[in-house]
Amino acid sequence: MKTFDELFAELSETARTRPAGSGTVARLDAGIHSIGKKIVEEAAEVWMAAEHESDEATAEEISQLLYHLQVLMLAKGLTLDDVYRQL
Ligand SMILES: N=c1c2ncn([C@@H]3O[C@H](COP(=O)(O)OP(=O)(O)OP(=O)(O)O)[C@@H](O)[C@H]3O)c2ncn1[C@@H]1O[C@H](COP(=O)(O)O)[C@@H](O)[C@H]1O
Repeated sequence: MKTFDELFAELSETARTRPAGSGTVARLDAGIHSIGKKIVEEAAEVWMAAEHESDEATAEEISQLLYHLQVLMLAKGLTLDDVYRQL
């Protein structure tokens, strides 16, 4: 288990060190358009899970959406503070 901030720290390090085989590095290399499409897909999966699936399935979809949002933040060079100051 990890928090939102811990995942962002891990992904930031992954983006910096670019380990071989990292899915995150591949998503970053694919670019903003590809990441954005994935976010829309994951958001739809959250919606469908919330209406038709279990709480556990919904939570899993939400975790995947949060991951892809963080990948977009990294691709754009946004920090957690950039987002938190808008909350
Ligand atoms: N938390 C996540 C995470 N959540 C979602 N995903 C990705 O999002 C996909 C989920 O989307 P789908 O259910 O639509 O599955 P899919 O259709 O196979 O998706 P595609 O791979 O085809 O896009 C997963 O298969 C992962 O590729 C994640 N990939 C990585 N992480 C974490 O990120 C960290 C770094 O991961 P790597 O870069 O892979 O080392 C690790 O802590 C991982 O646990």
